[in-house]
Amino acid sequence: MNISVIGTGYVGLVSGVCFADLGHKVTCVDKDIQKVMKLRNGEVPIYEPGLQELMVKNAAAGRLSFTHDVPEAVQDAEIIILAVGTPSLPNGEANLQYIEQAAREIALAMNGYKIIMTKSTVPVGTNEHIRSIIASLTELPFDVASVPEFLREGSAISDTFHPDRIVIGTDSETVKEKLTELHSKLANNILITDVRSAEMIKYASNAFLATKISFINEIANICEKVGADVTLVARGMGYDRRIGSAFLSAGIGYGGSCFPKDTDALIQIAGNVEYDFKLLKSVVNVNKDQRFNVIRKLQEALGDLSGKTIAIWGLAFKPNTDDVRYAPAIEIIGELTRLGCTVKAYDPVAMENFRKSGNYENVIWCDAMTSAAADSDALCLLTEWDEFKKADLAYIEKIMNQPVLIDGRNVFTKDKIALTNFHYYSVGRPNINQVSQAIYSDAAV
Ligand SMILES: NC(=O)C1=CN([C@@H]2O[C@H](COP(=O)(O)OP(=O)(O)OC[C@H]3O[C@@H](n4cnc5c(N)ncnc54)[C@H](O)[C@@H]3O)[C@@H](O)[C@H]2O)C=CC1
Ligand SMILES: O=C(O)[C@H]1O[C@H](OP(=O)(O)OP(=O)(O)OC[C@H]2O[C@@H](n3ccc(=O)[nH]c3=O)[C@H](O)[C@@H]2O)[C@H](O)[C@@H](O)[C@@H]1O
Repeated sequence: MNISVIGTGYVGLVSGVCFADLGHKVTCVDKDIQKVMKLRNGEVPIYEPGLQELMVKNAAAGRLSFTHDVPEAVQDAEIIILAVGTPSLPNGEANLQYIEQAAREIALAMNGYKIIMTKSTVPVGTNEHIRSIIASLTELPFDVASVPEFLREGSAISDTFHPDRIVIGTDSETVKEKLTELHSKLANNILITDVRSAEMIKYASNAFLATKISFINEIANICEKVGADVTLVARGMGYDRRIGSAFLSAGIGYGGSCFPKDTDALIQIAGNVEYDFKLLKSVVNVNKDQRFNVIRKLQEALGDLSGKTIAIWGLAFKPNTDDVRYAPAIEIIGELTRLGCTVKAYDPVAMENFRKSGNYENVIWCDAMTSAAADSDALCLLTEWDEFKKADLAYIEKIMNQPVLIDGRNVFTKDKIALTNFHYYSVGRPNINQVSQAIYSDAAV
């Protein structure tokens, strides 16, 4: 099939590359000309394991091309995938300006029947809105379908080739057949729904996963007070197939380009129909507060943080990505500098994106985890990169001013910590923490 993809962010690029790899002819379109030039040169603008090799291979085979010319891409395609961004507006609602603009551009470029398949995450009713925008600009026939995307950054290729399910929201038999055929090599588990249900499945899925994370984070906070270990609690819960073990890792809360934005948007979607989504509001509030436990633990260990030097390991919102959108590190570093600390920050791949994400004063950007740790009063691990898991803690302890380690992702084992003199704080594992009392007598408890 001939496919064109509008938007070459994570979703557009990964789906375009994967559909090309399945033998389709794919044209990826982006209005950002510099991005298109990079892609044509075989450069991937995001860090995603395996993506570049697959992209270069399919481009060389002539199945994958890049353009900023929407009409050219639309006219050649039977299926047009909409994968533009839907960021948050200040009130939490999804900003549909890119979707609306792309719909207008598609309509004006159409030269015959097209299937417009929306992969962007959009509020319930948006695909009907897209349909009405296009219908107002062309009399040519077309169908609009909602096919939400469930890939995760960092494992996007494998998630795309091996999805748990494909959801196709459509009221058209032709679309049902065409899109089932398109996805048949990827999944046996294809659910056909009406358009509104497909749109809701996406928000409900992300909101549920966010709920699991906030739930386990609250359990972790209680574990710290009652002397239980949240990792064992999560394991014990996860063996119950009704609960499942995924997304029960306690930490510093979820970040990323989707959970924060999609939970806010779902609260707004509910609010627009006068439904107060109390549970999801709590999930969001718990998440916002969870990252500040890192600061509280630092204060417990060091007392007044003013004048202290704090090392940060990990800036990306999760490992295997250079994405820092809504990364917990943004607020943690912001708060530390506000409290008068000097921050020494290091991430294996997200340094550049992070530096561009704000105006950071009193932050020293380090080129290695050891240089960040050197001469610091405490070390905070915020992203569970493999590199940090393998760190030689005995050496790290020696080069620091004071041996304080705040492990925001429960990366280190009791055995590894026992070989050091670190004052170790993790999340919901009080029995592993070596000390719970302050180092200094003036410390706030
Ligand atoms: N990032 C992720 O892992 C996932 C994202 N999603 C959803 O997919 C959508 C896209 O997200 P990302 O891939 O992160 O997007 P992104 O925001 O990183 O990139 C979107 C791209 O679309 C381009 N664009 C905007 N308007 C355009 C137009 N009219 N014509 C051509 N190009 C245009 C922009 O220049 C940009 O390169 C969002 O709705 C998001 O919620 C869904 C699942 C996973
Ligand atoms: O809509 C989206 O964009 C995507 O959002 C998430 O994917 P992603 O944000 O890439 O990454 P996740 O692996 O879900 O992690 C999100 C955040 O939750 C945190 N997390 C995750 C799992 C966990 O147990 N604990 C936890 O704190 C991670 O550290 C990270 O900050 C969903 O997992 C995808 O299914 C969805 O397609």
